[in-house]
Amino acid sequence: MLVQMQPVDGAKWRGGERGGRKTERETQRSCTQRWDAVAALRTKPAWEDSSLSTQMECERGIPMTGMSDCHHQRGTEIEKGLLDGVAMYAFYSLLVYIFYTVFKKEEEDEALEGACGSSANEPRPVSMETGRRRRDGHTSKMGKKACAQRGSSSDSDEMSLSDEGEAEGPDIPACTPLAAFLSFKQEAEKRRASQVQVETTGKPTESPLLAVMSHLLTFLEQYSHFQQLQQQADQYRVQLKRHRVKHRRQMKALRASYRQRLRDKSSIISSLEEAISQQHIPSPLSEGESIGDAGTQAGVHRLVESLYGLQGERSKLRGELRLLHSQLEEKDLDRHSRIQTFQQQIDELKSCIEEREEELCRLKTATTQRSECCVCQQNESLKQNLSVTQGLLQQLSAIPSQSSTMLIKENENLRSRVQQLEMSLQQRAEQLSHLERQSEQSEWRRGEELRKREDRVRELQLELDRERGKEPEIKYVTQTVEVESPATLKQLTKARQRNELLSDKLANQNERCKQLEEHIRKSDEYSCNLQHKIAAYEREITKLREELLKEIGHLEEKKEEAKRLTALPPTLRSMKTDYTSLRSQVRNFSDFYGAAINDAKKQVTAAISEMSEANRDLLEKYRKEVALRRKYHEQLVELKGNIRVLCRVKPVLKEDQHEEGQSVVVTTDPNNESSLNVLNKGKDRIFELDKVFHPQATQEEVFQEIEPLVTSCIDGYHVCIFAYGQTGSGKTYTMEGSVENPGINQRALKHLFSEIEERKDMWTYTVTVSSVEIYNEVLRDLLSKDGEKLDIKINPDGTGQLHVPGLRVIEVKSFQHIKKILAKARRNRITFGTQMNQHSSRSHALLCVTRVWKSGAEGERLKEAQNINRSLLSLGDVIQALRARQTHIPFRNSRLTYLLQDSLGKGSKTAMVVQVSALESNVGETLCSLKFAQRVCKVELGPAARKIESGGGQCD
Ligand SMILES: Nc1ncnc2c1ncn2[C@@H]1O[C@H](COP(=O)(O)OP(=O)(O)OP(=O)(O)O)[C@@H](O)[C@H]1O
Repeated sequence: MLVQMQPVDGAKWRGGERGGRKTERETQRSCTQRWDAVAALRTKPAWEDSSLSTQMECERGIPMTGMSDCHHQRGTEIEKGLLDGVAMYAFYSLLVYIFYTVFKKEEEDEALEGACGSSANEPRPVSMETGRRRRDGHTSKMGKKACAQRGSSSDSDEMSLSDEGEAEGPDIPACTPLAAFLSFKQEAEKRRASQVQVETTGKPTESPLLAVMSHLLTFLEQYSHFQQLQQQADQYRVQLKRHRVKHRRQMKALRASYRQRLRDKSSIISSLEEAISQQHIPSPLSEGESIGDAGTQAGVHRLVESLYGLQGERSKLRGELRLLHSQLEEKDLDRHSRIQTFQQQIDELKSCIEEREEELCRLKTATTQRSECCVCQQNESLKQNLSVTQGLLQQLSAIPSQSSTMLIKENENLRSRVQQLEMSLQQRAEQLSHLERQSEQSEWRRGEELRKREDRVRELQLELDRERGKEPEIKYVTQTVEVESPATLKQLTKARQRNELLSDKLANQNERCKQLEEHIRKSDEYSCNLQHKIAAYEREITKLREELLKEIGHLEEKKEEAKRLTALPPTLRSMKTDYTSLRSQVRNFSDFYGAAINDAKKQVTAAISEMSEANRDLLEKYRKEVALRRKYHEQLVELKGNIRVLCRVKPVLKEDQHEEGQSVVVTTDPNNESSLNVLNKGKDRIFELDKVFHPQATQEEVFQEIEPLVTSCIDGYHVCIFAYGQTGSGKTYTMEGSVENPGINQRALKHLFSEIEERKDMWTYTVTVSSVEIYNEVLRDLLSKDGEKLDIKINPDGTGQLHVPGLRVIEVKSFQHIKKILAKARRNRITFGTQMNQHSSRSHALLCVTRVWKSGAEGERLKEAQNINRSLLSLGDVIQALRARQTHIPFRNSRLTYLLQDSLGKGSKTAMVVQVSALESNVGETLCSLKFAQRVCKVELGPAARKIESGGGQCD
């Protein structure tokens, strides 16, 4: 079995110069962004259970008659081996798998997008040429999609397969972040358009989230407004408290000062009354003196003597009396003027008091009228507000679709009315404070006037006291003159008369004083009355203030009630706010959404640019990593050898034990996984290979050895895997396996597609499959319906490439697709039964040749065996030429080697699985196979030479 993986490019299938191909391929690979993989397959005709997709037809050769002359002439070691195994090769067959990978620049693909036309999936002549044509026809995903739409008939094979239920439809494009963003954008634009439509039609569709948000916003707004109102009410209450406390203090101070003044006035009045009573009491001193004068008339002489003295004294007294008179007159005048002045002052005070009373009355009436008027006005305004609010609420409940502007205006009107109410309350508070100040000023003025009046009363009292202290001297002089002489008596009489006059005047004055005192008392009484009135006014003011405060409280309650009324009913209120907020949201949503979309666009653009930058960095790193990995992998493969020879020993099965010679002669060393021992004619022969699988080795263990080569295929290397061995030795089992336990091919293809899936973000792979059969040196296309014959030719384009005109190449999308395509190839396969293996293919019929040799086969089957054997001989020639580093490699000696020349050239990576039987009856074939394998180990395909040396003398 051979699996070949190579890029289908200009260098593919080129039979001449091969040294430059790798350079060209690497150049293409370094600049490629897309990979196409083409699997050109030859199917082995034993796929009863096969899910295999890329199995190549195998060839069996019987070298005993078909060996070419050149092989004899060269006499090389391999020829000897082949000659030694002439009979052995009659039992051998070969399974060939070929995989190709194609490197292609995406830019070129895009540039050539228009050229894809109908050639994208048309049957192509041959894999190599098709690879070139496909390179011309490779497109990006979009381009391919467009091409597929343009040329639906181009994929005739796949369509035919689809008709047969074997092909699959195109894959759905992967969802990328950009696609997600675009879809999101489209969806957002649709929503926006629908919202705009909704806004224009005026039928908003309420989103639950929006409703909840609007409720929350409304609630927060109401709560903040409520808090502001509460703060304002608290401030009002604090101000009112301060005003009340201040007013109480002032009232207390005024009352205390009034009481003190009353006490002062009463004390003054009592002192005045005492002074007046003292004036009414007759002087005891003057009465005693008159009694003393009458008793002493006998001593007239002494009196006459003293009369002169008295006369002198009288003149003096006259003078003094004149002075006194003048003084009295002056005092009278002065008193009179003072009395007049005092009277005027009293009149003025009265007029002032009357004015104050009038002012108080006016203020009282004004205050009463204002408060009543304000209260009435505010009541009226509140009633109007209430009625308006109720009307609005009714309108709202009745007309929910009223325009938002009207509702907003009404809401603003309500707020302005509430503010007006607050303003009116503030004005009333200011008026109250102004009235309080006016009352305080009037009280202060009245107190000042009372204080002046009291001062005046005290001054008058002092004057009266002084005048009273001077009167006794005047009386004493008058009596003395009356006793001395008639003239004197006359004078005394006159003086007495005068004295009487003066007394009368004094009495008059006293009377006048009494009157004044009466006036003062009356004025005091009046002032008391005034004070009482003031107190009554104050009480009335207090009462009015209390009423005012009550009214204010009542107004506040009404205000609160109005607020509650504006907030009631809550459902209508909430509906109104919801409606308003929704309208505003709907109105602002387009702008908001547009802004948000713009922001999102910017963010997405920035994120995309960042991601693009990061992706570029990651891509660069990934490329470096891939290059490094490829380099290391290449080094690893080269270290292991570009040709790895694996040997698998078939376990002894029950069906193998029915004949003689079933003893086991092939054993493996559990301590050395590269050693194999064969017991032949009593002699042990040890073979050293790269890897020896013991009979119990699992399919997975075998694949693990092959897996690095599959990875190399993904990385663009030519990889050739083939199974070689005696018929019935397990080649099909190793390469294909069973449904339950698949072999290398299925595992490799799964690994291939998993690697492609992993790298899909970085690379775009296109996998194509072709299937050919080489039967009797004739190429047949197993994917064509009629199995038309094909030929290998040099490409006429001058590139020296090989191509198979007419070979169908079908693009596959998945592993299942490959299975379906190759199922078709399997049906087109030519199969014949064999005697040795009922499940064997036509190639297995070579075993029948062996039987022919044993049973006398002839004719067509003998020719068939000869051709197949010739292919194997050619393969041996090629291997030997490569090993000898010959300049000429005879690839063209057979169709098989001709097709495989790229896979066996320099730089290619090849794995050969040698299948051997452990039974003694097959020891000859086993030895021959192992000898061939050990020779292959020495072949160098590339710069890294195989280092494993075969055991000495093991190869004939
Ligand atoms: N490792 C193994 N474990 C179990 N069964 C095996 C193993 N190898 C081979 N067999 C069985 O041996 C039989 C022959 O194997 P297979 O058909 O793979 O041989 P072959 O080399 O492909 O023969 P041919 O060349 O004639 O096609 C099959 O029934 C297969 O299941």
